[in-house]
Amino acid sequence: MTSSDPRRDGAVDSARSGDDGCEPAGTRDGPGPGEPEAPALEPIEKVVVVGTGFVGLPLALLLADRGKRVVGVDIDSNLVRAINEGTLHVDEAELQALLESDAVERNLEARTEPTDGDAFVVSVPTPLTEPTKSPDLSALEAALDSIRPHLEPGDLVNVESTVPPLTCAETVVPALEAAGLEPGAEIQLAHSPERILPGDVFAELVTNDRIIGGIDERSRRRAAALYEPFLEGRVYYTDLLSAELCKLVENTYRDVNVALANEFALIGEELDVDMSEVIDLANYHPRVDILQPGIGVGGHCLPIDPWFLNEVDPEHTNLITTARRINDKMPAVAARKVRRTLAPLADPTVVALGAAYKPNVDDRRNSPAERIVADLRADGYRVRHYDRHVDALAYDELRAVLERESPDVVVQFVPHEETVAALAEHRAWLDDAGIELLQFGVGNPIEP
Ligand SMILES: NC(=O)c1ccc[n+]([C@@H]2O[C@H](COP(=O)([O-])OP(=O)(O)OC[C@H]3O[C@@H](n4cnc5c(N)ncnc54)[C@H](O)[C@@H]3O)[C@@H](O)[C@H]2O)c1
Ligand SMILES: CC(=O)N[C@@H]1[C@@H](OP(=O)(O)OP(=O)(O)OC[C@H]2O[C@@H](n3ccc(=O)[nH]c3=O)[C@H](O)[C@@H]2O)O[C@H](CO)[C@@H](O)[C@@H]1O
Repeated sequence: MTSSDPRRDGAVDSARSGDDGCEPAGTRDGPGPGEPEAPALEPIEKVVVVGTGFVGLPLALLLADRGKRVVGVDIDSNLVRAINEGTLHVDEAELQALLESDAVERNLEARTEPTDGDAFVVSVPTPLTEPTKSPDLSALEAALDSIRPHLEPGDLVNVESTVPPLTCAETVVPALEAAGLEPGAEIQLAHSPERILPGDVFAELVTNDRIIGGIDERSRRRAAALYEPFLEGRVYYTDLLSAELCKLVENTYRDVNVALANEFALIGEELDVDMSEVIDLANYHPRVDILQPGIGVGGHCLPIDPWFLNEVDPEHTNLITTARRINDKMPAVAARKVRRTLAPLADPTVVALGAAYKPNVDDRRNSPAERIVADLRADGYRVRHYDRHVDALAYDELRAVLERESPDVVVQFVPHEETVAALAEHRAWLDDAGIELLQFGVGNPIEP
């Protein structure tokens, strides 16, 4: 595709400001020597964040903490009530502290319907339709519909959701035009995909560099101003399509590299070699940095985002879709391993530890551990499932759980720090009680 492609209408070339192509957020007050005076930006006092889930809520909290008036909009009325009544609990201490802070109580209001504002941030889910793996943009479209009556000339619309390439051009621009506002001319449009790492959200939101794609320079600068109250990372400007692609390329890179590690682990299983050790040794090479094999790739991003690239260019995504399939089969590989342990036992009871999609988080979306437990239960095995981080499966003392359940086998699927420590502490007791222990997890995928 060339820059004259009509689908990129409105996009401009990278507008980078510093010598190194980036600029610290909000630190450029005036033009450089010989540069024309940039027109002043309208201040952003009130921000409407549409979708106050994993991505939208932390942004709403940080902006409210820094004195902005923030309206968090979510169709989940229970979530809205919990935010307003201060009863919401989140799994990260810094975010929980913000939730309970006076500034947030003063400045953040949650609602089920949008209202007017200076800037609108869209952070709603963009899942896949199963089994076709095509993007489901219905939440994005509904969110755009819902803000339409509240949009006014001069407002900023900034999409943070991860979206398939060309979504801004083909879905967001028409939605804004339908509101009677020409993106770029009358209303500003930016796409700044969120890249925070679950488990370290607060720190990454503040310190990560931001990619800001905009339909024009003013949109990009205004979006940078939105993040300025808290952002310590640098801002890199680009066009809308490149910002969409950047997010997808990042997650695809990670997914493909986990698949490579998983494929190595499968070779190791075939040869009866501990591939984790081989990978550790290979990583001493100065130009090798292999990721860790695991029981599968879960979460809301890696299992989904590579398919967005496949959607726009199926011909050139062979490696990417093969990697997806390798990662998707890893839970079945782990389940097979558990079955081998259970097969000789008569009517065994299993305690399964870990339901989150990765260590030290409470998120269960696309969790490989849950898939394995479901498979084992479908086989008829009695599996008691626990996870320290997941409210519905939580427990206080691992030892008390084990004494109560009296299992034949304990399987650690997710190496949460506390789980690993507790199992180490009770190892001798497990041995004495004749309880077999299998420990899976990143770095120890196949060979418990
Ligand atoms: N979870 C992550 O690690 C992560 C990280 C970076 C980017 N993203 C991307 O950010 C986007 C949001 O993901 P998330 O993890 O925050 O999802 P989430 O499910 O945690 O939160 C989304 C929220 O949007 C609400 N919602 C749905 N439709 C709505 C509508 N029409 N109006 C208002 N609210 C609506 C839902 O009720 C939910 O509370 C996705 O595109 C995702 O791919 C996610
Ligand atoms: C490029 C990148 O870093 N993107 C991050 C990613 O966040 P994430 O939490 O989804 O990513 P991971 O931590 O990689 O976990 C995913 C799954 O892969 C398994 N895994 C991991 C490493 C490994 O060596 N072996 C494995 O098996 C792990 O157990 C888990 O199931 O997407 C977010 C949303 O877009 C981003 O915002 C965020 O920056």
